[in-house]
Amino acid sequence: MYLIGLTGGIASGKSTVARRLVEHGAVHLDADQLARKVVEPGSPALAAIVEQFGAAFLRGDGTLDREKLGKHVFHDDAARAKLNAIVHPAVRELSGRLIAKAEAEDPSAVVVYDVPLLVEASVDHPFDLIVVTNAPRRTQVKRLVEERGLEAPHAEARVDAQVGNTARLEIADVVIDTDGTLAHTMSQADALWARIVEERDRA
Ligand SMILES: CC(C)(COP(=O)(O)OP(=O)(O)OC[C@H]1O[C@@H](n2cnc3c(N)ncnc32)[C@H](O)[C@@H]1O)[C@@H](O)C(=O)NCCC(=O)NCCS
Ligand SMILES: Nc1ncnc2c1ncn2[C@@H]1O[C@H](COP(=O)(O)OP(=O)(O)OP(=O)(O)O)[C@@H](O)[C@H]1O
Repeated sequence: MYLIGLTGGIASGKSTVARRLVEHGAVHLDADQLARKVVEPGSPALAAIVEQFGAAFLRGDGTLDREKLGKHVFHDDAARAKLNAIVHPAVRELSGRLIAKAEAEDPSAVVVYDVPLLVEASVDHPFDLIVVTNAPRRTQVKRLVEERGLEAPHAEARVDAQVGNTARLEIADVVIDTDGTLAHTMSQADALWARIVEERDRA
């Protein structure tokens, strides 16, 4: 297995790059999706969230009210730390199991683990390569407002809930500049794939 840790700030283009790598044959694991899975109704993590924040953060059907919890935790560092302390260990455990499963199914698989908080949550899976998608803060905020319909203060709060670009660039083996055209991003992803295949086959 060749394990890539793919990180980057919110709306920096991680999913866009991951999708391209999947087209080339990579297996994709997405921490955001795993973070949804571990809080499904009946899970210990959801019970812990209700205990911590109250049943007002549940919707009528018993699922987590993500919009409401997001508005709360992205404007309150202490609340976010409490949520992270519940969700992150569960995501770490599940991702470890899924990575092991992907390796068992195909020992030569290229696995891309898309994890927005690689730096913040000190994710320490044994990555062969750490790839960072990078766009300036103003581009991140613009995308959140124009493409995802967030109001500017909420968009800014989400960007500022994460470490700045400098901290991510410090741990990067490869940086993909996502502030240009989509075509520019894709050509960097294609070059990355060529490098990965070469390294995997040499190992
Ligand atoms: C607060 C929640 C309910 C808001 O849900 P919502 O559906 O609006 O957003 P979603 O989960 O799709 O996240 C979108 C993006 O927000 C950013 N983000 C999410 N959680 C966090 C966090 N705790 N700290 C900083 N940035 C975060 C990431 O860039 C992520 O890609 C949700 O984000 C959550 O449960 N977060 C805690 C778990 C977590 O850290 N997830 C991120 C990867 S493990
Ligand atoms: N040069 C570019 N590279 C990547 N994405 C771009 C570029 N130009 C515009 N975009 C747009 O920016 C958005 C990036 O979203 P994407 O879901 O890939 O980011 P993400 O980092 O995965 O976000 P999140 O942290 O919320 O999961 C997409 O709508 C994409 O079309």
